Amino acid sequence: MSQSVKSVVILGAGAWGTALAKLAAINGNQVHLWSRQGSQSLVSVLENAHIVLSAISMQGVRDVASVVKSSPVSPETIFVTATKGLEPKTTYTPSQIWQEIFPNHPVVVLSGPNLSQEIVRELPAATVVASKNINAAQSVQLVFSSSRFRVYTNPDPVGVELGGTLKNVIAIAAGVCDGLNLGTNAKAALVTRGLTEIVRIGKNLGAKTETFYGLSGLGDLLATCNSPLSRNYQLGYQLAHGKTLKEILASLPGIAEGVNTCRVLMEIAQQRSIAIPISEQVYQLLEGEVTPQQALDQLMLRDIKPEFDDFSTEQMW
Ligand SMILES: NC(=O)c1ccc[n+]([C@@H]2O[C@H](COP(=O)([O-])OP(=O)(O)OC[C@H]3O[C@@H](n4cnc5c(N)ncnc54)[C@H](O)[C@@H]3O)[C@@H](O)[C@H]2O)c1
Ligand SMILES: O=P(O)(O)OC[C@H](O)CO
Repeated sequence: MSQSVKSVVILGAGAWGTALAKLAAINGNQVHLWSRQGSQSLVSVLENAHIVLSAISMQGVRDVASVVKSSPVSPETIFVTATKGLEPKTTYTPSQIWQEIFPNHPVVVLSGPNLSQEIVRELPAATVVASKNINAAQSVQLVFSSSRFRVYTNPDPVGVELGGTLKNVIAIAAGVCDGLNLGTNAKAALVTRGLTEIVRIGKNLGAKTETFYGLSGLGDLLATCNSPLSRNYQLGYQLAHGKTLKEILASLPGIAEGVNTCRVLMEIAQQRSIAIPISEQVYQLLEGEVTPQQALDQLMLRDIKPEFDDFSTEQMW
């Protein structure tokens, strides 16, 4: 696993940016953690960067990428995105924004079951780095791989990114499920049917089905739907206990991307006529149109149907 020392710039010193900076530093890389609140200018840290990783929350991605564009970066620089969200105006994923702004640079997605609080405690974890440019993905793999962080490559960046992004909506539903004490059977049904919705959307947007059964799909779905460390899960749990969205967001540590993602997801599903009943109930709940109990009733009382739309092997998912 040896390689030359890389200069790695991490944009965003929130929970995830800080954890990733530590992971890159333990391999001896030269790491600069940049935050808009810090004293270092973006121009000064970007000089000679081999890898620029963005751990900015979704709402700031385009602004930060545009500022980076106006700074001198090496033509060899690899951009890595670790944000899990969708842009409201364009419905783009973060990697699509970075690729639009830097069409001649490789863009890599880093995503997986990675609750930052466990990672800073040095507990073992695994993740995926995905890119159409396999050499770029392998360079990023070397920078972050260690005895406590196992990094896999994958050639399906859209699938890896959508798995990490869309599971946040299902994690809100999982928090509601646990908050209402609906039991293990209900939770298993919710997470499994939630994965069906993620696959439907992902396939329609050009992702590979099998990606959603890997670490960045099922893996992240399981981690986020089962952990009180997840802000999205916490948000659902507290909604089930009668708190308002405004109250919860005011006390949550950091961002719960599932709220914004759910709105954008509804737009995509409506435009493309894709059925996402669980996400639709999460949307109505976040909009204050239904209570958690009403959302549950609406899901249970939907028209009965076969488990799969078409039972041929090709279309089973
Ligand atoms: N925390 C985790 O466990 C975790 C794990 C994997 C992925 N993620 C994803 O990583 C992203 C960041 O998560 P986080 O937990 O670090 O959130 P956070 O709220 O702790 O940090 C977000 C960071 O983005 C910065 N930011 C936001 N808007 C900005 C702007 N306009 N200009 C400059 N900086 C801006 C903030 O200053 C902050 O440093 C999210 O998309 C999240 O889904 C988080
Ligand atoms: O705290 P959350 O809900 O943003 O989840 C963090 C990560 O996405 C888990 O992989």
